[in-house]
Formats: sequence, structure tokens, C-alpha cells
Amino acid sequence: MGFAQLVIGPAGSGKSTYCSSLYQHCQAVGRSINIVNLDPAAEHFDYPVAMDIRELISLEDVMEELGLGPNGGLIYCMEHLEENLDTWLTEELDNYLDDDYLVFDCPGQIELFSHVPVLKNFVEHLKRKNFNVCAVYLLDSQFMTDVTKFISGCMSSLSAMIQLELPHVNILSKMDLVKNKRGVEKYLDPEPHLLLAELNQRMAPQFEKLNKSLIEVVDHYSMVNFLPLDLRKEER
Ligand SMILES: Nc1nc2c(ncn2[C@@H]2O[C@H](COP(=O)(O)OP(=O)(O)OP(=O)(O)O)[C@@H](O)[C@H]2O)c(=O)[nH]1
Repeated sequence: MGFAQLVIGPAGSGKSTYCSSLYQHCQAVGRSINIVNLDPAAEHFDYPVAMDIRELISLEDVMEELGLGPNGGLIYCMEHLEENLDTWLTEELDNYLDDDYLVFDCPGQIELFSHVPVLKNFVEHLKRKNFNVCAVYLLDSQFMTDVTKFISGCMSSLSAMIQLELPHVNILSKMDLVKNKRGVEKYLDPEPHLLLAELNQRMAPQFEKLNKSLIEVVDHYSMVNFLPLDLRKEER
């Protein structure tokens, strides 16, 4: 059985930086890891790329040849990947042995983990190929600066959890940029009644019922907890 991590999260949340740090860490502790680029728009990498979607299709070519914009072009590329799961991806995966660990650096377009089924089908394919897969969802720590952003971050993570149905770890990225660490702490293991009180205070009275339902959702999916990660700590 192989092992795979799908690194997902909004654009700019720090996915590639996380992959690069993970690679360096594994190097330091003598473990082998293979990072795969699944972003057809990516150009620069701080890690050796073991497998690269751009060998199959690149966003630049699609935009030029089909006249699509960046978003439509990216979805086109990912759908092309989906059509080539049994060919390109299978051939690439054949290069890896049973115990190998693959980390997939995914694009940040929210459609891919909300309603477009490409990543879901990608995951199913990995499972058929005997990979044990988990999702690592990165969210910028700036989402934890007030309750409304926190709820929006939880909802985006939740949509990925529901769409992919994978063991799911939430990571709060860019912790070095947080000035008020205490302010963030209350969102790491949140008390539902305090969140609700804060939300009601922030919003007009007509939202009270909606606020209650949202907090219940966050509470029921108690997996919506975030692990803070400060990748820049060792540099300081
Ligand atoms: N200060 C700080 N900056 C970070 C950290 N992680 C990432 N960044 C910066 O945030 C920006 C985006 O980081 P990326 O790792 O490219 O994010 P991404 O999620 O891969 O971006 P997309 O592929 O565009 O979705 C870059 O300028 C990084 O240098 C961090 O832990 N601390």
C-alpha cells in the first residue's frame, strides 16, 4: 500500500511552502517523500518535483490555444487530468513502490473542493491504486482574526471535507504573521456558546437563527479544529 497526502486550501494559503517545508523536514530526518505538482499554472518550486501535471497539460498552453481565461483554463486542465487518470496518472504511479509516500500540491481554486468532482475522482483513482489518502487543508491565519472570518474559513474547509470524504487535517498557516496570538487561540478549540455570542454581537438581529445553525454545524463537525503551524520559526 502507498500513502498520499492531498494538500488543499484557498489560493495563496501556503500549500507549496508547506510541501517544501515537509520535504526539507523529511530530508533532515532521513525519510523519503515525493512531492507531486498538480497545479497546471505553477512555475517555481522549492522542492524537487517528482511528478508534474504540466507534463500532461499546462495552463499557459490552454489559455493560448483555446482562448480561455485563467479560471476556465484551470478547470479545463483539471478535467483533462480526470480524463487521463487511467493513462498518464496510472503510468506515473507505476514508478512508485508499495511503501512510497506521495504529497500532492493542488491548485487553490475553490471549485475543486466544493462542487467540481475532479479531485473526488482523483482520490477515488488513488484508492483503487491502493493508496491510503488523507487531506491536509491549509487556511491562512488571517481567517482567525474575527468570528465572521473564522466561520467562513470553517465553511470552506467543511466543503472540502464533505466533497472528498477523506481523513482530514486542518492547518492554520502563516502563524508568524499573527500579532495577537491570544486572539487566535480562542478559535483553535472554540467554545460554541462564546462563538455564538460573538457572532450575534457582530451581526444584525435578523441573522440570529442563521448564526445559531452555523455554530451548530461547526460544533457538530468537531473536526473543524485548526492546528497552528509556524514554518518560519526556525528561520528566526
Ligand atoms: N510569512 C509567511 N509567509 C508565507 C508562509 N507560507 C507561505 N507564505 C507566503 O505566502 C505566499 C503564498 O504561498 P504559497 O506557498 O505559494 O501558497 P499556495 O497555497 O501554494 O499558493 P497557490 O498555489 O497560488 O494557491 C508566498 O508569498 C509565500 O512566501 C508562512 O508560513 N509565513
